[in-house]
Amino acid sequence: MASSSEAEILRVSQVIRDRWKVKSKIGGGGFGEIYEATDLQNHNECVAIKVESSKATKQVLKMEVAVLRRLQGKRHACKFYGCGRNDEFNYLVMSLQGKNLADLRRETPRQCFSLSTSIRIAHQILEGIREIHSIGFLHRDIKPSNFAMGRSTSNQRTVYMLDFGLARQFLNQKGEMRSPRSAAGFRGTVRYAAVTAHKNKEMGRQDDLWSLFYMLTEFIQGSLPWRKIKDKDEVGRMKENVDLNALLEDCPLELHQFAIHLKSLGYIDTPDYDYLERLLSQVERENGFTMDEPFDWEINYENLPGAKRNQNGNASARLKSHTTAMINRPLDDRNRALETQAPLTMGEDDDEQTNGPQAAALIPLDGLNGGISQEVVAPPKIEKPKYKRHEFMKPKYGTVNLDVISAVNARLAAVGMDDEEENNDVEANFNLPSSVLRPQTAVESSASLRTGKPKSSDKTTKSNRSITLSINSRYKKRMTPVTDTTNAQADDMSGNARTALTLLSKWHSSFENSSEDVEGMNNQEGDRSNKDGSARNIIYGRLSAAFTPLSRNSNETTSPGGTSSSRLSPMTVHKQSTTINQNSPSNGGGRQSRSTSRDQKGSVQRTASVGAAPSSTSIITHFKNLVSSFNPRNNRATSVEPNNSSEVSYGLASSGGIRVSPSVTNAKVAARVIAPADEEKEARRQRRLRRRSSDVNLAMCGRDDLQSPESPRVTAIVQKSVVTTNSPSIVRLRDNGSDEQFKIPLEDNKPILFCRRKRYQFLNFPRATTKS
Ligand SMILES: Nc1ncnc2c1ncn2[C@@H]1O[C@H](COP(=O)(O)OP(=O)(O)OP(=O)(O)O)[C@@H](O)[C@H]1O
Repeated sequence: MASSSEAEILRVSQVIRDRWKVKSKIGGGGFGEIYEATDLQNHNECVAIKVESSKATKQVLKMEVAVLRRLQGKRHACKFYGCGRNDEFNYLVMSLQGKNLADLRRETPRQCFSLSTSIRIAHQILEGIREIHSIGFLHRDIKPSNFAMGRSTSNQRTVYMLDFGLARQFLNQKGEMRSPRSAAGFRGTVRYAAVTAHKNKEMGRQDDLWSLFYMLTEFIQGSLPWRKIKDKDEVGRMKENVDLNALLEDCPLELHQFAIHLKSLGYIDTPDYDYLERLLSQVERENGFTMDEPFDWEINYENLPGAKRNQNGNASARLKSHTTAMINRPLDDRNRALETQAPLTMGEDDDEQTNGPQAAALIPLDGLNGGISQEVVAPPKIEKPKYKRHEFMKPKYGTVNLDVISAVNARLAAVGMDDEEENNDVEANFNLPSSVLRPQTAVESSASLRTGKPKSSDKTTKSNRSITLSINSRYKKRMTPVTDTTNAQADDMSGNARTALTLLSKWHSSFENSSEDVEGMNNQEGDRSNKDGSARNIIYGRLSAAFTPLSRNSNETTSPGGTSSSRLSPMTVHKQSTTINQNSPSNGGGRQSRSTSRDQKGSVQRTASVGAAPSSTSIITHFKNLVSSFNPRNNRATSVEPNNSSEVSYGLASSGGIRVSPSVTNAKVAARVIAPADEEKEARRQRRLRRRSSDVNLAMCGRDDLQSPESPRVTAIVQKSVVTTNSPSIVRLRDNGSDEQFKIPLEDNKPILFCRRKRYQFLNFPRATTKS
């Protein structure tokens, strides 16, 4: 509404139409106030009453009533109980729902939802949008606070669409498209509005879907790039020019496809809702999300180590933020409106209220005094904001699998990492909610990490410190965005012995977002300014494995450098020596890492006769790619092309043997983390680093285990040593059998595989026990 004074429109205990008794105010936005009330004529059932001052310059409740009535019977619409008006206000009574999605997101410890929750919620929102479009209306203000979860046990997992105040009929009474106006004015909320709205053009069905797309991105990523930009036009420009690859970093490929479909649509076009639903279903299916798994808010955040419940989740904070919007938002003050994320209405759109077929669709409001005409009053004085903007965009903690990384880092910091002191493995367990990490087996409820120097009996493992970390397959796509098209392809899906290509890639490109996160090989001290041990953790080898079975036929070769086949990476020079034995047993964990190393060696020996000599030219070529993939300056330029492959690009062939199940499709990630306890240890570590390899462990597992409990889950570790040397431009690759040295054209001594961990320092684990 144009404004309301701080006095509320309804009083507690006020009874409307002898039926609805006001209990409390539960919200207020740009256009109205929402109260909880009880229905005295229906067993005191709780209802929501939305009221709008009859003096408001922009009356939107009529539209709400019209749309809500037409939506009756649809899954994502509130029940309509009644409406009316009197001298003071117009009102709409509907079923009471639970918290809205904006509040729920703010209550999460990281201000973002897990991929599972995000996708499943988006799926329901898409259905809701489809429903409103099916009755001939656009919503035009799709945003998280306009969706609420159900409140009763029977509907608490259903998303309800709210607030049809800015809706517009796009079909005329004959069911034909209304012709678009040349200048329509801005409608919606700046953060989520489609570019069409920013351009003041007539919005179409695709624009509601664009808003859903921005919402979904925000759910997953925790924020949108324009969250702090106040200028509406600037936000519009940013949206128009946004690099989808950057925006959707680590998101499932299907989101790219979602956006690509929307881009292809104009006002007149009917979106392919089925296709969009299929995309979301695909993400759900591929990641093993099930409808009955809990949403993030159904998990007790307090059980998460180090996680604090956000204070803004309580009712009064919700109320406050909405009240702010309601009190302070002048209709034409775009900055302030943006701050509160209340809908903006700019320009003329008169036919919304009074003209055209839409007006004909409006029902008369009946009420206490019925049919009282509205007075026209001057807009009330604009008051200063009472509350500061609620800054809910906390620093980005990245996506969900960072929980795991953070947990690992914090855990390692706690257990200490000096291998001079700890000759044996350190094993630590920590609990993570199932939505964060899929346990290695269906029944496990904890993830385990294993660190430590190999025992002396273990001759084959070079790793001095390594963690094998199982990342839920559901995050596969986010961990491994396609960044190149040189993926090796599977030539044979049913062979007994296969050749595999292991690709190194960034596995969480959030680390690469800012250049200060990345340190050169010669600059691995960690953040000395931060005395907190965990803050100085360094994650080495942010690598994921893209694992693609190649031909079972070992003599079906690809020429070194991959030049003979565009489908194969240049690094396929090693492919002959990477043999997979599908019969290999597996138990998982660090122990497995060692046994696999032994297998690797055997594998290398077994296949040595068929292995082509590696071409250093091709390796250097590939390293160039690798360098650029980890170079933040080049990163943005990396092409991300949605395609069917869920795996990654930048490749470094592993010549280690891999044991995997026949249906390996997923990658697990192993990261090497070093948390120096003090300066001296750090110096020691530096020296040691020059001597030793920093192993990159790539662990893989079939994701069949998630779908079919019977199928044997096989986990394997591929080891590749990347050896630092004194010169930043020299990197030695060491396999179990060979040791090769390459000159790497590093730019400005920029690192290849190293990055400093700065951001993810919030989890604080209790000290772990050290096994000796
Ligand atoms: N039926 C309902 N049940 C429970 N809560 C509701 C209901 N309707 C609205 N709310 C709450 O009130 C808030 C504001 O409602 P609504 O969006 O309809 O008002 P508005 O004035 O149009 O707000 P805005 O201008 O921010 O869009 C919602 O975010 C939601 O939290």
